[in-house]
Amino acid sequence: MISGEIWTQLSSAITGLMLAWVMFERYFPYQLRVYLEKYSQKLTSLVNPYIQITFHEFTGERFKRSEAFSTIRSYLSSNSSKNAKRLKADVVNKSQSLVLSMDDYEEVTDVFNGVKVWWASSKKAPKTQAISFYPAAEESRFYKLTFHKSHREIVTEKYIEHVLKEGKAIAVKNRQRCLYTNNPSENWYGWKSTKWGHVVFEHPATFDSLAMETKKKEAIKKDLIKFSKGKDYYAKIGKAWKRGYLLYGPPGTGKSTMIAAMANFLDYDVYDLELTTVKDNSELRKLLIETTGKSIIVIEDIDCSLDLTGQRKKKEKDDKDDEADKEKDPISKKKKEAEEESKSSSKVTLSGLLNFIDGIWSACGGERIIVFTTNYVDKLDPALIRRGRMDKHIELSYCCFEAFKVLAKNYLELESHELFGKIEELLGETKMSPADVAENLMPNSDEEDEETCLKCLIEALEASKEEARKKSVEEAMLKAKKIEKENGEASSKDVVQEKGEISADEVKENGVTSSEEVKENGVITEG
Ligand SMILES: Nc1ncnc2c1ncn2[C@@H]1O[C@H](COP(=O)(O)OP(=O)(O)OP(=O)(O)O)[C@@H](O)[C@H]1O
Ligand SMILES: [Mg+2]
Repeated sequence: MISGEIWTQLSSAITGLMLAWVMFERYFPYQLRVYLEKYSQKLTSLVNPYIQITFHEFTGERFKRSEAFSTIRSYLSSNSSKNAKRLKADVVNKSQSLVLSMDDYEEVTDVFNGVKVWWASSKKAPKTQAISFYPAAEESRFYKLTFHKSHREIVTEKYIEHVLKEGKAIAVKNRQRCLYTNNPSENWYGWKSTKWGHVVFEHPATFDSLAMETKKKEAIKKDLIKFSKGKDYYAKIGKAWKRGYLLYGPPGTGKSTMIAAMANFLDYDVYDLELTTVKDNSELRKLLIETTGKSIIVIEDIDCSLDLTGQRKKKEKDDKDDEADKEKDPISKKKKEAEEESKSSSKVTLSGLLNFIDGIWSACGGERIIVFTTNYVDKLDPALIRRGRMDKHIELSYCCFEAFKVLAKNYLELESHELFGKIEELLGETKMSPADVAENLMPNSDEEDEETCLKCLIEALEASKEEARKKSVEEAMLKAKKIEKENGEASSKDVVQEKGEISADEVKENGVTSSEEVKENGVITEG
């Protein structure tokens, strides 16, 4: 025990030292202080048997956060929660667990193979307080590892490797998965600003709740497992540890839902890359460097994101009907708006994007999946989606009976029902997206039971079937008009009847187009 007298002497000595330091800081010019510090360190190193290694929070480029620093923090969290006196607390994993790490200016000891080492945490104040256009720089933290020089080999060769390995394992266990999106480059400045903003990833989708054929689902899961366990395999074949998926299909067929299911299945983060806000290829590369491993990088609606193919520069359509049709179509409208927006701001090119996917830079980090989604797979440049870049092409299509059964189980907790037969028949005859099927299966009120929901779906399927029939007649008529215009051979009546879908009377009945109207247009003659 330290007696009261010694305590008093000790505290006055500390006060004296602190005063001396304040005087030193205040009255000695900066250059002189640096000079004195440098030589005093040289002098002490001559007699000091201890070696120090510093791990800074920011390294190299000052905007890049050091991975070693955060890994060491994770490693020390388990040690310091037992030994340090001042701790910092963080809540992780959806507020379910508390992680303690040592506070600034704390010190803990660690023993490895009988060797004792000391870890100290500290921070550096920003160098300048000058008024700046950019947000103020904040302190940068660092850890200092101290050990006796006789243990240099074991510490540098084995202990540090052990710390990084353990730290990574602890970080994976504690980590909160995130959904990132790229910040516009105007907001990239400043000491601690990041290129990616993030929120906690909490999408509930899983492969179990995903409506698609079981065989297809199992194949995708198998592929994902093979990839996530393939570190050595990729190293052996000399390929970067990454895999590209192209998800294509009509709207509402589950492309975005599948991405969420993939992330939940593999326990990966998601980087949702909004290409239209990326100004050029160099910005794209910088964003790539900032992504971490164990992540899925997503570019949704790739066909709308940029004018990548050069083919999409709209040719003036001479067919006015076609153009009007496109205006009505919500996908075309969405695509047109995105194209307009991207043309004005982004200069990312196809080659820039190809480099992003499989250039030399794409190998940094490892264990990354890149997913593109599109409604129009045929419109993409073949270079972009060739195997090797997009290794797996997955079509998400309209709802089949097998997919419906998954939805019925999810939404109504039904494995079977007498109405299933009718639904199976209708699903074979008409196209409806899983999103629409799901919508019909959701009860509108508490009074609605399973049967009401299934009947509601049957009604919707019948309506969709009828609509499709009318549309096909309409299309047939338009086609006939075109053929007649081109060579004057076939009449629209011939074409429609040839298709065996509808009689001339039915055409009239359905109000698709009356024979008078057709006559007026000079397309067919009566009789
Ligand atoms: N295969 C599916 N399994 C389960 N739910 C689905 C499926 N497809 C769609 N859904 C439901 O429909 C909604 C819309 O689906 P999602 O956003 O995944 O479609 P998408 O294919 O990404 O459409 P878009 O092309 O418009 O982006 C989802 O919230 C989900 O509830
Ligand atoms: Mg989507």
